[in-house]
Amino acid sequence: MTEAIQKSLRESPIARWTAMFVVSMSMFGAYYFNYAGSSVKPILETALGWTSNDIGLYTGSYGWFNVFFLMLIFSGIILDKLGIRVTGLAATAFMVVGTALNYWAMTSLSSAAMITLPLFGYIKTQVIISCLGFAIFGVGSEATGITLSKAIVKWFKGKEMALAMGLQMSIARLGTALALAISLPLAIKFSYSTPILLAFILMLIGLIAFITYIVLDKKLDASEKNLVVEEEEPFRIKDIISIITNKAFWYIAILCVLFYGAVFPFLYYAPDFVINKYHVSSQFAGFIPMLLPFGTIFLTPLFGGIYDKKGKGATIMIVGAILLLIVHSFLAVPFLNYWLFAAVMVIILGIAFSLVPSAMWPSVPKIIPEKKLGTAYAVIFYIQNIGLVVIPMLLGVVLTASNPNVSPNKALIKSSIEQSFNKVLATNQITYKPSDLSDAIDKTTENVVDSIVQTTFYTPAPQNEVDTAALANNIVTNNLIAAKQLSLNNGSKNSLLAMGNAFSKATYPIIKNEKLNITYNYENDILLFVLLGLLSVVVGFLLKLEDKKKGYGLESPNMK
Ligand SMILES: NCCCC[C@H](NC(=O)[C@@H](N)CCCCN)C(=O)O
Repeated sequence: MTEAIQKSLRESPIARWTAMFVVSMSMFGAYYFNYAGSSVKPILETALGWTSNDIGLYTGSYGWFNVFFLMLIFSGIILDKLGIRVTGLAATAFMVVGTALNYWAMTSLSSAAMITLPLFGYIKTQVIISCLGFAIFGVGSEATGITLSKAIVKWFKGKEMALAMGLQMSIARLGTALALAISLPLAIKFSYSTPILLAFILMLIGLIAFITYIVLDKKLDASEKNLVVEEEEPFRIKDIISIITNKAFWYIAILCVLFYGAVFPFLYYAPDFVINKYHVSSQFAGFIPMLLPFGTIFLTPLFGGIYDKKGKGATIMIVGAILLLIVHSFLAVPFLNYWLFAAVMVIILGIAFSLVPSAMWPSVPKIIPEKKLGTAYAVIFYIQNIGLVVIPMLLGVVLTASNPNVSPNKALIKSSIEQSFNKVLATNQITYKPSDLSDAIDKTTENVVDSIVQTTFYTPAPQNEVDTAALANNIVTNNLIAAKQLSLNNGSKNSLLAMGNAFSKATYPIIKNEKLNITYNYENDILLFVLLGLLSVVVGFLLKLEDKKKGYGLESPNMK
């Protein structure tokens, strides 16, 4: 037997780093597409007439199948049962199909066609099919995430595992950076659909990259065929019990949801927060939160490398959680309101967002055996996904409750919409069912109010309240024009809802031009982040104690 056959391919640095780069390419496209849609929000509103409700539904659809149909958990079980190759191929193919469906819906379906569906009510066909595409993409994206983690453990166990995971996250975050940097300019220069077309091309590249990875993975298995390797029992469904009864596993899962819940949703609110508290002009507000993902591209692998060589995984997570707590606590101090201070805080948050992930993900294989890793990562991602749905909703509720005076005057808007409807119906002598009319008015009011709230997140000016009366006046005048263009010829429920839709579409440019003067007070939302930070620190210490008790080796180096 020759030396070459006896050596595992893992022993070759060139082979394992090539495997890492190739497999990470599929995540690059996934992170790009994840952020491309929300970056082109203003273009979708004007080009397709999507309302803020539509865009909110679309962004949230990423997790539909993963959370409500437990697809993430199934992906983890499939990964442990069928292996990296089959799962990764299916996952990257799901991303291609989902992105293609999304692109097709946005470019080929009419933005005026509507459909009534259980749960959703009356909704644009284009929006619901785009959501379906994005939800299928979401299944593929999260499944690819867990597959990549298991692939990296397979190649890098006992070697530079945290550095490899850190680099994999950096490559993914480069995708986020690309989306933030180019999707809006691309949409403005070419078309609203160009960033989605680019996403589709990146998904195809990701699929090809994964097929290339399969070749390397087969070579790795072949190289280990004649080696004496510890044979593991195959994964069985009952193995899930041993995962969910492991205390340290739960500490990592809880730390994950608390920590990511204090970072991702903060980034969502950050542009408006820096406008309101630090008086940054709306033109530059996006730049401060942008400092965070860019910093993590360099720092995550750096901290991963430190974990590999020096260990201290639990300590790294605790330091990251403490930094998170410090940043949110300082952001909560009312008199510290200089923009430079906010920028420095976001940079420190970027350090925290590099420390915790660089140690958290490579720590899972120290607690859970390799054959159960797919399911373990899937359960952590699942809990994290639930948190990323619930926490922003909670923040929205707290924000609205803490700012009762700056919410748009819903009653006034509703009455102006009522007037518009009545004028159009009377002028055209259309008969209708009163309950259908009141449903259409309610739905339209909801859309308009939501547009106002969402728009003020992006274009507020300091200090005064919304001039709702002027806005309401404008709505009546302009909606009449919109209704005339609609050639409304019957009073069916669908046609009343279509008229409402045209109303909200016509209202959008008015809202944009109104220069709504709103100041939101984010104090209570930031306190919620402080609480998440505090709980993260506590859970970090509990994890360290549990590691000491059970000897998982989180504080030991990864490299043997
Ligand atoms: N080796 C594990 C890498 C996980 C990286 C981690 N990703 C997630 O947590 C995903 N569930 C993505 C969630 C994003 C949803 N918009 C990360 O730090 O990005």
